[in-house]
Amino acid sequence: MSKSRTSSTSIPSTPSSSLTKLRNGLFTPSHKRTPSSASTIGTESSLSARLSRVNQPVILNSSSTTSTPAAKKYKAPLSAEAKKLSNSPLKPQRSMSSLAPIPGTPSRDASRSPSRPRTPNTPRKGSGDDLLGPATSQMDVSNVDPEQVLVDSQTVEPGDVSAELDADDAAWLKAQQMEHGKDDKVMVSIRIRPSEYTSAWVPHPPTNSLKLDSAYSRSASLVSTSPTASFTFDSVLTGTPNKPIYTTVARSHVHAAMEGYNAVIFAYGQTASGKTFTLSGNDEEPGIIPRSMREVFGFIKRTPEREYLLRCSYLEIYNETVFDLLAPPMVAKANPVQIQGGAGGDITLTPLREEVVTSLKGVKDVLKRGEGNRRTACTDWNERSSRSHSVFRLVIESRLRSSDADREKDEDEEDVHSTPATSNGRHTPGLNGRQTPGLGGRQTPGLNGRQTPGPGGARLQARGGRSVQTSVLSLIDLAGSEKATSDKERTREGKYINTSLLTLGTVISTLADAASKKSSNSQVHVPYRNSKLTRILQPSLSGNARISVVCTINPDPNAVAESMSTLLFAKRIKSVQLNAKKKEVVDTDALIERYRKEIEELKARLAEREADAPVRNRRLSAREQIDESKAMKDLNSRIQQLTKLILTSNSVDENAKDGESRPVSPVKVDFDMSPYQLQQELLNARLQIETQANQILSLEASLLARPPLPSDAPTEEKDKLIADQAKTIREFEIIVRGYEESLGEPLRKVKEDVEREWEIKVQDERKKREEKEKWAEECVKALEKEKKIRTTLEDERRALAAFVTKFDSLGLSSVSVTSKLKPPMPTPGGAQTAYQRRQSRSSLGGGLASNYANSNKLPRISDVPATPERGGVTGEEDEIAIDFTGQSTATITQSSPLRLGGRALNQPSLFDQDLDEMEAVNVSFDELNEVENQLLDVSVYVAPSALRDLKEAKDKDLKAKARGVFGAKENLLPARA
Ligand SMILES: Nc1ncnc2c1ncn2[C@@H]1O[C@H](COP(=O)(O)OP(=O)(O)OP(=O)(O)O)[C@@H](O)[C@H]1O
Repeated sequence: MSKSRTSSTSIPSTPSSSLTKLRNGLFTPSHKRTPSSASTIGTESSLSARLSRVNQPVILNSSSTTSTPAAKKYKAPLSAEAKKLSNSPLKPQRSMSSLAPIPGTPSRDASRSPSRPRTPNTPRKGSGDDLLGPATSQMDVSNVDPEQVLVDSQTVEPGDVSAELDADDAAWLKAQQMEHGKDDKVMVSIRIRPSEYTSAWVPHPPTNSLKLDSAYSRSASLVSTSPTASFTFDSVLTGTPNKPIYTTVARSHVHAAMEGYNAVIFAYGQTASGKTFTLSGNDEEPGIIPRSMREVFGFIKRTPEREYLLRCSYLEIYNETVFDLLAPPMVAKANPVQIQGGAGGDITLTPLREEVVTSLKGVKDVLKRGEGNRRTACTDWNERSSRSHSVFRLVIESRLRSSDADREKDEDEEDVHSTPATSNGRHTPGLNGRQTPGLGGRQTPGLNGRQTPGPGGARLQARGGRSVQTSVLSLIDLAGSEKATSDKERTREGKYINTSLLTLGTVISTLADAASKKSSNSQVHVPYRNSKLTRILQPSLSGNARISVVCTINPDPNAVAESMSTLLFAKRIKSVQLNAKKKEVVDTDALIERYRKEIEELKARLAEREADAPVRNRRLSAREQIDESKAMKDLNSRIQQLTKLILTSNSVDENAKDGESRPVSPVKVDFDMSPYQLQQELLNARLQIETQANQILSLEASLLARPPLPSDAPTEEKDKLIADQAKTIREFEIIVRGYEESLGEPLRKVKEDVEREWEIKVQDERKKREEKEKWAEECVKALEKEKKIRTTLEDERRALAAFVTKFDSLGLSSVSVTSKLKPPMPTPGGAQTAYQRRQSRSSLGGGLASNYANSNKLPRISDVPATPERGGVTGEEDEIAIDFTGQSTATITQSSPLRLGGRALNQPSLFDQDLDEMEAVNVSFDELNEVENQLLDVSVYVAPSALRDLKEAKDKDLKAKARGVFGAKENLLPARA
């Protein structure tokens, strides 16, 4: 049953002339176009969000016949909200004027082969839906049948093809064609922005080198040890035209992407050095992105033997959060994109919209919408500075075009074997009613709970033995490194930008070091996870992509240091090793079918031989019998091998439920899956084994239930039965071995891997716990120590307080203390009076003062033998010098370090602090006279000889009182630990 293809005549198209008119306006990045819309998410964006809601979604269905549902949908009357919005003054002016519908546009498909009609995609201008603005290009890819949105040489519009393909281009293409994928190094180019001031750099394009003008070497010496050394790269470019930049830097990579290699082109450089100008350009000078897209369609036009499925996504990394630039801004803000996977394999970005594009116009719409949502702001250096890193991705899937006859066969098969339409309206064609897997992508939950396509989105199926090539072209505009600005918000953004660029630098250095040591990337730890930018770039930087980097330089002398560090980055990234490989997926259904046919043939041959065997064997020599048995064995092992291949493919396919696809044959376990997912896999596989084991048991039971032959049955019948049974046994053996080899081994591997992974995790956790316990113990110890010190200090404080109280009660507090704690109170004329009084008293002699004044010897506590039972001040190191030699003042000076009770007090302690501050205690003789007796008695502890001299003369009660004060342990000796 043949199914007629949809006709696109119902979808009005725009002639290429109007497209040309539109082009200029559309390729200028809107985020850099209008200075007044500098805010992060502008009016236009929120408008497109509303509009996109109005126009959600464009449904495309493979079951469409003459007029597609999509086409019908385009013609459907506008909803009230849409009408309101289309009349709204908020509507972007551009859409109203330049995108005005052109009535009566003839269908371009009239000239096209009826077998390959224009596939429905984005609504054409003039359809009435133009009024809905840029959001109309949005496509819900989960509802798209990939077969309906393929692009090939016939569907490419003439206006979409690069008009620049002249003789030189053709020669260039020929020269390049041999090189794709061969280059294992990053292509690094330098672009020096034109400047109205003197340039600090001297470029030499013929040798692809540049060097710093020696006059500015001082500025660069902070960054480089040899600032005037010459740098050589793949190319050094100057000037404003973007075409030579595209040809030199990007073109070969775009071609590589079209031929199946992943390719990444990114711009790196200081802020305002020209990254966005290089990638996006402007109306007059379109940059790498628009030129690449044009090249893509040009390539398709020149490759009539292949058909392509193109999907775009656009994201930005702003303040270390990934946002989908194609989602309505509010939705994107509420659902930041998560990065999953990455351990050596591909990463998955969810939820991220992928929009199928079938024309250059479709790409432009996507670009415009994404750029409108990008965050830019005015900074001290750039009026419209990108505040985020942006990544535009084009996923290119292609396969050989089938002939019309093949296609009809495919469609017939699809009709016969197709499963009922899935919830999203898609039919997944398969062989024998089986659901065929996609190309390895997993459906991931998307926005609003809908299932949006995972990393793959709508996927091209490998069919009729035709394999599918998949590659991704990533075009990245990094935010520029910058110094702190006066604006708080800009400074915060700048910090995130600088940190991620720093991580990129570290990752590149690590990879470059690994390359120089010839160690593989898996042997070294590369800190990809330290920033979102490096996480997203991980699959490419790990080697599986061709990379081209344009390092942009601002030639101004005041940017020399930044330019130098850009060049050093360029130098490092040049040595990173790459090894890009094509990704091709074969048609598993076709393979399985081939295996099945071969098995049938082999089994028939085997059965024939087995049937003849009893008769024939009797006629054969021993040698021939051995040969015969060897031939049978060979047949059996081939059957076994093929069965194993089918089992493997089936087990992979049958596990794919609800569109979930699995890796294609041979069995490949995705070790990036979480342990939970792995366990689920294990469980599923176990269930499958159990089911199969039950089948084997029931087969065995039916075998046993067979009626045995009577003993007198003819030999031929017995031989036949034996042959049958031998055959059945062999089949069982094949099945069992097949299961064992195809499922047992992978299962064991999965188990081992899960166990290994968990063992490492458990060990890590254990180690962490031990470290934490150790740390906690140390904390407890430190706390106890602190507690002891506190107690000691508290005791000291109490002792001191008691001492002071008693000191006061003895009337000793009248001693004037000159210290920071107790500053002397000046009395008018007091100094002179005191001096005279002291003079007259000292002349009387007497007391300890005069003794020591005469002997000029200081009584030292250290002279006193230690008398701990009296609780005195003890210890060899005790050094309190009491200077009684002063004429007017007796000074008790503390010579350091002061020790009380043998305890060093030069460590911080309250007691110590107090005493430290008491640098000198001046005791006037006036007061000394009043307490002379006490002091002299005190001196018993200070100078025994003095005590001997004076003890007879002193009042015993007073002496006892003084001893009570100074002899009490708590007064002089703080409690010792
Ligand atoms: N090669 C060039 N020829 C002419 N003008 C240029 C060139 N390169 C950059 N410019 C101009 O310099 C200004 C800053 O360039 P651009 O915005 O591309 O810098 P950037 O590196 O992207 O900055 P940021 O990182 O802050 O976004 C723009 O006005 C741009 O038009």
